[in-house]
Amino acid sequence: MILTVTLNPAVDHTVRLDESLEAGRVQRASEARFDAGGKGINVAKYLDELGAETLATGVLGGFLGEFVATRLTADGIAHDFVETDGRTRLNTTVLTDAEYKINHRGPSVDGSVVDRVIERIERHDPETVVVAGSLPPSLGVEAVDRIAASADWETVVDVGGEQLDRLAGSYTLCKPNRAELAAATGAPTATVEECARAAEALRSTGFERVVASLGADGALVATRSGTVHVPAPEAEVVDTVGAGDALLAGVLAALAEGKPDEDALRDGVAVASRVVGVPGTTIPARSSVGDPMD
Ligand SMILES: O=P(O)(O)OC[C@@]1(O)O[C@H](CO)[C@@H](O)[C@@H]1O
Repeated sequence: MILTVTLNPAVDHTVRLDESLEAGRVQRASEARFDAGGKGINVAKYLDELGAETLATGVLGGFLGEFVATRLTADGIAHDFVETDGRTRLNTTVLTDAEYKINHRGPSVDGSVVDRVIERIERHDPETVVVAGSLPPSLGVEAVDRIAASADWETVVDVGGEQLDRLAGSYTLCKPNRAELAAATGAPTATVEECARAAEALRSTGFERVVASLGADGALVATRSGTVHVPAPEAEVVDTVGAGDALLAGVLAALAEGKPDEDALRDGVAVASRVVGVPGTTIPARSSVGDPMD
């Protein structure tokens, strides 16, 4: 089972404006939606859709935390969160002529919460643990290292780029985006070739594989045997929120089925290209033949 840990979840509020943003006047949204979000939660949602056994844990609090739990239950996503006093955040995406994303930093949580999260993980005895998303302001990367070192599960990590090079644990996979790859390595990432070099440099610092999401340029995977790039197919983009999480879910579901890295990356890119075509972190309807979501 692949268990996801979201230490700083969110309710994702996505609003659409049929005009440009303007200062000094009230503008009315033409559409709005609320989704249970945060990177680990999204990964669990997409894994579930892909038919992989999964469960979401992490930290929830307040009325927004209740919304997340209720929504996951309604969507049939298995979850087991630690409850805290700090209120789960509300992150906003505004879709106009461009995409604007405003994320709260999230509530501070007590360091002992990490022990409670580890207890929850142990309860479900996963093969793989995915720690994804920003950390609450009060926690450092040692919290992720503690989770990774608590048992013999494989740990996958998707935290901020500037935190990746501070991790000291053992990780089977990390998933930076282009900006995070640059932040983690200090290397140029303007071209796919530069990203490939940066991903290899990051991998050689101690990750078994690095899966880098490159937006419209697709994604690449760096392993000990080399680096493979998979371009993104042409896609109608509604918004990009959750695309990296969809990529990761596609890759992990394929690896769990025993597929090789290159095929897993192809599946991940296919899933991500579906997710950019729907608003928020909606799970796209199954349709096209050969799609790993079918
Ligand atoms: O602030 P973080 O934790 O880095 O990112 C949180 C977030 O932007 O990531 C998800 C999309 O990947 C959204 O569901 C959520 O709002």
